[in-house]
Amino acid sequence: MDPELKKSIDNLIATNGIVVFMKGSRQFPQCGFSNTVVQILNTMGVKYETVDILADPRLRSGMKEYSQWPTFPQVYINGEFFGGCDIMIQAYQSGELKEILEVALNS
Ligand SMILES: N[C@@H](CCC(=O)N[C@@H](CS)C(=O)NCC(=O)O)C(=O)O
Repeated sequence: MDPELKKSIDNLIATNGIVVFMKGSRQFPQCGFSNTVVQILNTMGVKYETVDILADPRLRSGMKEYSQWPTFPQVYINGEFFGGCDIMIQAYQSGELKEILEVALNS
């Protein structure tokens, strides 16, 4: 992939504890899956950044390659790919997400 694009993605992930690559913004999610992830993170009361991949077609295709994940949302926690909507729902319901966020945000 384009090295400049990779560098800017690396930077976004490295400088934000939680970053969600999604369709739309946290105020105006443009897809139900992205909206669900925003609602979960809002419920958890954590600080997070969102990136609207619909605003940049290069980022939309680039993120699929970067994460080796074909869909959005894509959630990164402490520099690592965590998952999409289904994984976030599962982790939220099981309590795993709470544990991960506590560890991640206190480290
Ligand atoms: N099962 C997925 C649902 C997400 C999904 O299917 N997203 C689709 C529709 S919004 C998507 O991103 N498709 C690729 C694209 O639009 O570029 C998850 O757990 O995140």
